[in-house]
This record gives sequence, structure tokens and C-alpha cells, in this order.
Amino acid sequence: MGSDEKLESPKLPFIDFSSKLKPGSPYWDSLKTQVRGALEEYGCFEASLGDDNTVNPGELRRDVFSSLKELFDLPLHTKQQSGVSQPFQHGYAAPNPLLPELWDGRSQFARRGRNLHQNIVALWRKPNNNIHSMAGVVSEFDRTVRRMILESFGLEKYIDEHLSSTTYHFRFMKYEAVQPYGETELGLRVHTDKSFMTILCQNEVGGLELQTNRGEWVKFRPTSPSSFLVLIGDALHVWLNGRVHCLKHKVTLCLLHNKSRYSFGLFTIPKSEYIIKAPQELIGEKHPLRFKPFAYKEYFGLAYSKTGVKDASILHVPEFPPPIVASKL
Ligand SMILES: O=C(O)CCC(=O)C(=O)O
Ligand SMILES: [Fe+2]
Repeated sequence: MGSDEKLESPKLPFIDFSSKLKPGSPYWDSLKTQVRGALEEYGCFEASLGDDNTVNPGELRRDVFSSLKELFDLPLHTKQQSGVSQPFQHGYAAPNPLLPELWDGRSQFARRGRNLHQNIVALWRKPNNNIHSMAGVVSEFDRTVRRMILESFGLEKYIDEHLSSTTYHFRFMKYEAVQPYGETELGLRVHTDKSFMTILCQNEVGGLELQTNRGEWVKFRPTSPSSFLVLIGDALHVWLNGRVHCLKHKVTLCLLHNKSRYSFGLFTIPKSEYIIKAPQELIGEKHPLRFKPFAYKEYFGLAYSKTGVKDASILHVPEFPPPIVASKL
């Protein structure tokens, strides 16, 4: 690694979840402390997941990316037969029969980049494929991390309510390689996620960039082939009264190997009627209430207004004016 590269890539926290997890064990407690520390300072961490005898996350991740390529390459008429619902950004939402008790029935396929095509995918006709397995792995991991976060703030009594207040969107993205060679282009604008939490994974093309709480942009380069990036979204930032950082991120594209960028993300979304309100335990003299309580759907409506995408600062109570944005693209 050259010295320039070192300069542009400060280390993001890395947490190793690869050993067997048992709530209450010393290993669990040490991970919980690392999770809270990473989220307070960075709002994200890289996580390496273990092999649970049935699933090897590194192999599964490789298989998922090859399935995504096949899916995005399906002929249009095949995709059109797949019972796809409403347009979503540059792609479509498809019905998802997976884990019905946990999902609101949406998987999203977004195609981004210069050549935007309608993209409709017949994925869910194939049961038990590797994408379903991946959804199981990341959604279970999401629940583990959220349990750890709540425990670390002494909010154990809210765990069940919190875990059942959410639904998932599993989104697959393809970004076309840009032209000409070597030129950089914005693939996805600077934003914060509106979710409680997001778990992301990108293929070897890379391009995800994160803004630290000091305002510097860091390229995300996974240190392990079986790792994922966990990010805090606006909803958890508000629910925890601002005690964890919610970071801005973007995707930049640069044609180097003539390869498209694929990524997928599990977005943990509060149910739309859910009122996002910090628990009493997190409000006090040292930590006055920072955000007005809001039903998630109202927040979502305000955040995606005609005047552009907003972040949680629109919910600030008057004593907490929005911070000055450190840097823009
Ligand atoms: O494609 C990625 O890696 C990031 C996608 C993302 O940030 C989003 O959809 O909110
Ligand atoms: Fe995002």
C-alpha cells in the first residue's frame, strides 16, 4: 500500500463476530462494548461474520454477487413476468415471500449509473437460493447488533419492542461502469440512511465513501472477504437521542477494470406508524431531549421533500440547531 493510499483511508473500526455468540458471555460483552464505541465515534463498523457450519459468509457473498449479475442481466420480458410492483428510484420493488413475519414484502432493485434501464427481476420465483440465505444471515446479524446496542445503553427492557417495531428492505444495486477510463463520477449522492440500521456489502469494484464525524471522507475498503459494513441510520440516531453518530455516505464510480459495481444492503426500517421517541432513560440533564418525537412515516415524508433529501436535523428541538455541514461533495 502506498503512502497516499494510507492517507486517504483512515482505519474504520473492525469488529470480529466470527466466534460463537452467546448473550451474556464475556465475548458477547466485549463485542457489545466495541459496537457502542464504534457507533458513538464513527456511526459504523466493519464486521466479519463467522461460519456457522451451514453457511460460510465469504462464499455466500461471492455466490450472491454472481446471482445479482445474472438477475440484472435477465432479458426484459422475463423480468416483466415477475409480478413486480411500483417503481423504486431507478429500479423496482419486487414482492418477497421471505420470512413473512419479518418482512413487509419488499425487495428493491436499483440500477444506477449512466445507462438507466428499467430493471425488473424474477428473483423470488426461485426458492432457497443464495440470496435468500444471505437475507437470513444479515437479518439475524441485524438483530444481534441491535440487541447489543440496546444492552450497551442499559435499555434491555426495550429490546423486544424494538426488534418487533421494524421491517426489512433488502436492496440490490447495480451501478454501470463509467466512461471514460479513469474518470470518477458520482454513483449515489451524499445522504444519510433513513433506516434504524443498514448492513451493506459491495463487490470488488468498491466506491462506497463515508464521512467521519470530523468531516473527512474515507473510502470503505473491506479488510476481510467475509465482512459487511454496519451503518447507523437517522431513525436510530433519533431514537437514541443522538448518542450514536449517523454518518453521511456516497458512492463514487471510476472505470478501472471495465466492471460494473454491484452492492446489496439490508435496511432495517421502523414500521410506518412507529413513533420514534427517545426512551426516558436516555434523557436527562446531561442529555436533554434533542429530537421531536415523530411517526416514522411523517419523518420519511418530510425527509424526501420536494426541496431535496433531508436528514434527522429536521427533527431537532429548537435548542439543538442543525450542525454546520462539514463538507459537501
Ligand atoms: O451501493 C452502496 O454501497 C450504498 C447504497 C446506499 O447507501 C443506499 O442505498 O442508501
Ligand atoms: Fe445509504
